[in-house]
Amino acid sequence: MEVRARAPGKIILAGEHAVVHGSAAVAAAIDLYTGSSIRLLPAGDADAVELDLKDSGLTFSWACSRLRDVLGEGCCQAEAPRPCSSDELAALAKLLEEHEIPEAKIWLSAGLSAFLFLYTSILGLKPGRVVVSSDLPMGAGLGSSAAFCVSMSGALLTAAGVVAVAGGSQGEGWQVFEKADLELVNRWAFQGEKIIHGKPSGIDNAVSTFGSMIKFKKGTLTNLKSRNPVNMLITDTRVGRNTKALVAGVSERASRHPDAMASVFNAVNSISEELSSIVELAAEDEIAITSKEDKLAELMEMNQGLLQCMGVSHASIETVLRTTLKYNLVSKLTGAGGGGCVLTLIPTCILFAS
Ligand SMILES: Nc1ncnc2c1ncn2[C@@H]1O[C@H](COP(=O)(O)OP(=O)(O)O)[C@@H](O)[C@H]1O
Ligand SMILES: C[C@@](O)(CCOP(=O)(O)O)CC(=O)O
Ligand SMILES: [Mg+2]
Repeated sequence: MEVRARAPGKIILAGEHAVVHGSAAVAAAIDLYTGSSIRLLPAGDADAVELDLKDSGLTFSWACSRLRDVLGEGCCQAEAPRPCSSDELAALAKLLEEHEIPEAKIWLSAGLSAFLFLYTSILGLKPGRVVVSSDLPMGAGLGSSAAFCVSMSGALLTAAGVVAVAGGSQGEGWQVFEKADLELVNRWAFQGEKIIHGKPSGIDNAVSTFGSMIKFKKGTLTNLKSRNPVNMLITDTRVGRNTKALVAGVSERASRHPDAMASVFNAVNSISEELSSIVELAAEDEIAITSKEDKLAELMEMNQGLLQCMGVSHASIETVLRTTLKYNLVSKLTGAGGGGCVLTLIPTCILFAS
């Protein structure tokens, strides 16, 4: 039987990077997904774990006997998420070295290590074929790494028989997991994100697992009920970057200037708190909606200034900021920055005018 799972990407409206250091952040799931499908294969002589990455056009195969040699029998405890140890990470790197990954796609290695860790931890050394495809640009700030880990954990846990869908059908015939099962998916996905990001806050996997709009602070998630639609344009600068390196860069700056950076993170916390309460305000008429959007725009502008202080903006991002400002529109980077995607708040009056 084939199992298929999908998980969405996200935008961060306020608080990226600072959330890694304990500040609040606000994120929303978007309608772009990563899907993972798994078919367990009957045991035989040529047992292998196969991975087909549709978007990169790359396929990988690891003989189960080789996985056993390098990783040992492993500790497969699907119900107890655990971190990947440094010894395991080194063993996974050894397995990847045996494959020729084109230099231009070397950034996939972190995703491949996360895949092998999640697969062997949840399904052990059972032979199987996994296919992944995604609507999301990779390494652009829209949470492709989290959507990859969440959809993979969901599919693996279902194939292992540890979680089951709740039965209720959501859009396009997809079914949702029970709350407790979602928690388990989220905890495994976080372990995968740790391999890809180094020190993730957990916001990306949380919003990808639970959907909707959330406020996230120190691992605690609050669902936000957005009373009026918030319309965002997403511009992809197409400048590639790597979340792990950017997160590490901010931490290094924080250790060089602890007091100044603590003030920056504190200011971002206030922005996220205020933004989350504004999002939940019900605005009944045009004047109230305009005033709500003006406040959101101002908070986004302030957050962008603080992201510049953290050193994660980029010339390509500044170009989008200047271009949208010509039309009196406010923008900020979303995700790790350094390139990637930029959000522009589109006021409702503009939507009505078009
Ligand atoms: N569909 C996918 N297949 C394989 N690896 C993926 C996939 N999506 C994401 N990844 C992994 O996640 C990395 C991108 O994550 P990251 O740098 O956090 O950026 P973002 O999460 O904003 O897209 C990729 O380099 C790759 O290792
Ligand atoms: C920079 C950060 O706040 C968000 C990273 O998002 P993305 O991987 O760039 O989509 C890191 C994190 O919270 O784990
Ligand atoms: Mg990511």
